[in-house]
Amino acid sequence: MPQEPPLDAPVDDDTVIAVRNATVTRGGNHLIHNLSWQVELDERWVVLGPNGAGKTTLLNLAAARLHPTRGRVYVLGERLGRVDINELRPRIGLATVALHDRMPPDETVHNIVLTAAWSVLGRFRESYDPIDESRATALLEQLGMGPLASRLYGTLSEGERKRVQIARALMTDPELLLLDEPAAGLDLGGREDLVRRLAELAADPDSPALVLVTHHVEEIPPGFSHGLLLRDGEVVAQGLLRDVLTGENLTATFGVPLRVDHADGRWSARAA
Ligand SMILES: Nc1ncnc2c1ncn2[C@@H]1O[C@H](COP(=O)(O)OP(=O)(O)OP(=O)(O)O)[C@@H](O)[C@H]1O
Repeated sequence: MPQEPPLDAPVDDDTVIAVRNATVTRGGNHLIHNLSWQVELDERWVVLGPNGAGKTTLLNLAAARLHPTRGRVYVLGERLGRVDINELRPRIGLATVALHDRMPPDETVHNIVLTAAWSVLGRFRESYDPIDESRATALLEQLGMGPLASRLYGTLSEGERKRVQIARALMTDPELLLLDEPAAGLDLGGREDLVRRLAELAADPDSPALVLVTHHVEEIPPGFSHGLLLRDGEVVAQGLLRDVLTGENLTATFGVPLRVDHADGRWSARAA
């Protein structure tokens, strides 16, 4: 086991997230408990665990949307509680179902992405530089949504919306991209399309550090390097995916006997 750094050890420039002995408590319950985790610039992490394990809570800490009850959290070198979160948040791209549901259905796909430059949800009187306009166009192209840029968001399929969300999360050129269950609710074709695009993102050296939350090992894109397994707010295992994704660890995480297979860069799990 690597030794944990002391709570007040300085954070290295390449460390994107440093969670140190963090506990989040609500109504007397620990949502996460004494958790330590570190993400470096060039790493692509998957956070895996059953319902209620604390994955979204951990992601909200990393997104600077929540403070720990105890312990310390550093994001992009800044300590939560000691930094102006309005300056920190634009440096973090976040795509979650909660944000996805807040998008105005009568806004165009292009504007849904573009308005992230001002951290607003709909276009009003803000003025955008041509460089913002072309960045939104390029991101929609990258996510395969170029042909649908002028469609209204409310008319998109679930899979198309997820891709627009990821384009929006990338609009501010974040140093960290957090994706909460990006493949949830997609059909098999939609999931495979998204996994392929996330694999492209993971392979791009210009991409930000990536953290993807999921319940399913089948949704892990090739190129993701590290895994954190959570159960009841505590870490079951963390480290390189090839070390972490074992039948034994997944069995301990999900509470049912599981076996894991790995082929062609993809993972699968089934009852042992
Ligand atoms: N404000 C709150 N007050 C009390 N309990 C909460 C609160 N928010 C979350 N919880 C509980 O904390 C636990 C962890 O929640 P969290 O949403 O982080 O889990 P998760 O792993 O993301 O789950 P899922 O996979 O179902 O989305 C859950 O049992 C949840 O009911």
